[in-house]
Amino acid sequence: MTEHEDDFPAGAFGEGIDRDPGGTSVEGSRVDLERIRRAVREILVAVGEDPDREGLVETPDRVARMYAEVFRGLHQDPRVHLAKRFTQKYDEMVTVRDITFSSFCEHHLLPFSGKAHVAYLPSGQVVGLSKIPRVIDVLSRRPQVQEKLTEQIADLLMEQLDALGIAVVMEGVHSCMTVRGVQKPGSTYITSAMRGRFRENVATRMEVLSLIHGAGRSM
Ligand SMILES: Nc1nc2c(ncn2[C@@H]2O[C@H](COP(=O)(O)OP(=O)(O)OP(=O)(O)O)[C@@H](O)[C@H]2O)c(=O)[nH]1
Ligand SMILES: [Zn+2]
Repeated sequence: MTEHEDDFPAGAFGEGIDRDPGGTSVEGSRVDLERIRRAVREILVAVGEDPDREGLVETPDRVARMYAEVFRGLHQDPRVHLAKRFTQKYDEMVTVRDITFSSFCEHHLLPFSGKAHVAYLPSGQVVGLSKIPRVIDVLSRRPQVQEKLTEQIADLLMEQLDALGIAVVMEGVHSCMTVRGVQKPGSTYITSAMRGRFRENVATRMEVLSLIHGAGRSM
């Protein structure tokens, strides 16, 4: 049992956790690979394909392994990455910009990906630089909606870091808007979540947004 086990709510951060912080292997995954294989074979038949032809014969298995990989975050606890903190006399803003992420939209199960930018105002403790991207990876590797993902990252960091403020901005390109449906390649979806001082104080919010967007940067 980890020290966090008792903290899990039934909802946003802890659903179906096996507490495997690495969690990249398909072996031992909680995903039901055989069920996905059967379902993919059914889809192939339904669209009019022959699932037994040479090129497709391994496809159900590949897709099953792919889903186990891209949805592994359903079985991981993002809080594990924030357990180790350093006491640091630093009360200025910390910003991590251009963290790449990739996720799957829960509406169409098509990928969306882009960059996340995170800033926080510490209250005496900071986390290792790599931990914020790790948290984003866990929360991204689930069927998601970009707004929900943005808010989950902000809420988790706010709660776990005891921060005075958290700002999260995400820029995503959604395949469901490019390869199908409205077919608008090049459009970027931008979402943000401000917590604490970033929400309360306009000047602080403007400061973080100018840091994130950066002079001369294109969003
Ligand atoms: N707000 C938001 N919408 C999303 C996200 N990912 C996908 N969508 C949208 O979810 C909507 C689902 O709309 P529906 O009308 O139920 O589905 P649809 O008929 O496939 O819609 P079209 O994409 O317009 O063809 C679409 O407008 C998608 O563009 C997201 O992260 N956030
Ligand atoms: Zn979609």
